[in-house]
Amino acid sequence: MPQQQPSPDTPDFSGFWVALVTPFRDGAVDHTALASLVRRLADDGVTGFVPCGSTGEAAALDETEQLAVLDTVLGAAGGLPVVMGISGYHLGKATAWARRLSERPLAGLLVAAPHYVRPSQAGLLEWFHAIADASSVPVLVYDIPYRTGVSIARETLLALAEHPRIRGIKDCGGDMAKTRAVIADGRLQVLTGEDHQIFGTMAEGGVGAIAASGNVQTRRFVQLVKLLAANRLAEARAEWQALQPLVELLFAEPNPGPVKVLLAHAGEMRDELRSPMTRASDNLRERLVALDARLNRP
Ligand SMILES: O=C(O)C1=N[C@H](C(=O)O)C[C@H](O)C1
Repeated sequence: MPQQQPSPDTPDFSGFWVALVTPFRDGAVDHTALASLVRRLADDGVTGFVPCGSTGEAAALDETEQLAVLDTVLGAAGGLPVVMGISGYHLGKATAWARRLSERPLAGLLVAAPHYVRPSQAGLLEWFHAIADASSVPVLVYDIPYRTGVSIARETLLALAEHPRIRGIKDCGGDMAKTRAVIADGRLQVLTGEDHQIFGTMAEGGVGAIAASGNVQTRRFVQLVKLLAANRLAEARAEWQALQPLVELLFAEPNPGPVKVLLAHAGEMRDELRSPMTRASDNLRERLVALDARLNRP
């Protein structure tokens, strides 16, 4: 299947985006470590950055902290695009937040379905329309039913594609038929948000990924996505077969515990999370470090 192409007047979200972790030091956001991480990822060739997603432990950051994280990322990104995560279940708060965030020089907002309340599909349309109306930057819809409790139906996604600011989807929907239908429709750019689906979704015509895994082994993930975008499937498969065991370990316990193990092991930050998120177990830690070392061997 050919890769989706953006039309000339629409923004292009294709490529490899990193869902950033938020480093902590003694309970506070470690802005020095965050800025260094963003600069290193930029050097490693990522397309752009997504702060304040689930990987960024946004649920444990208040609004002031989230804005500070965003400003650090914008300041360190060296002109690379930044898409800010939004989640919640209070529509008035979410629209006000979208309005406020889109005063910043963002490439877009990544908006999750409302969590916990489990609205109807009509309610989901209202949620995304209201936030996209409030935003002055493009919106990516985040379909992640196992976190929000509600699945965005294929028909709802296609209806959302009619909104001029809704331009793409971060797909963790777990339904390849739905993914395929959105790709075939062609109006929303499809980025996988499931790290273990990078190969499959891009081979089916998706344009890229937003992935937590890429905080580590970044050059290899960037190369994988470039090979897939160029339809060099045999080379991409070889790279994917090398990376896939790492992806498995990185999600063997709740994200971002495992990825923080490797970032801390590399001296990039402390291995610290905000409760109720916890550090990875000692057993997983050992396996991660050993596998990462193997991947680093020439
Ligand atoms: O933070 C994100 O955005 C991501 N979330 C997924 C999750 O943990 O649910 C994983 C993905 O790699 C990035």
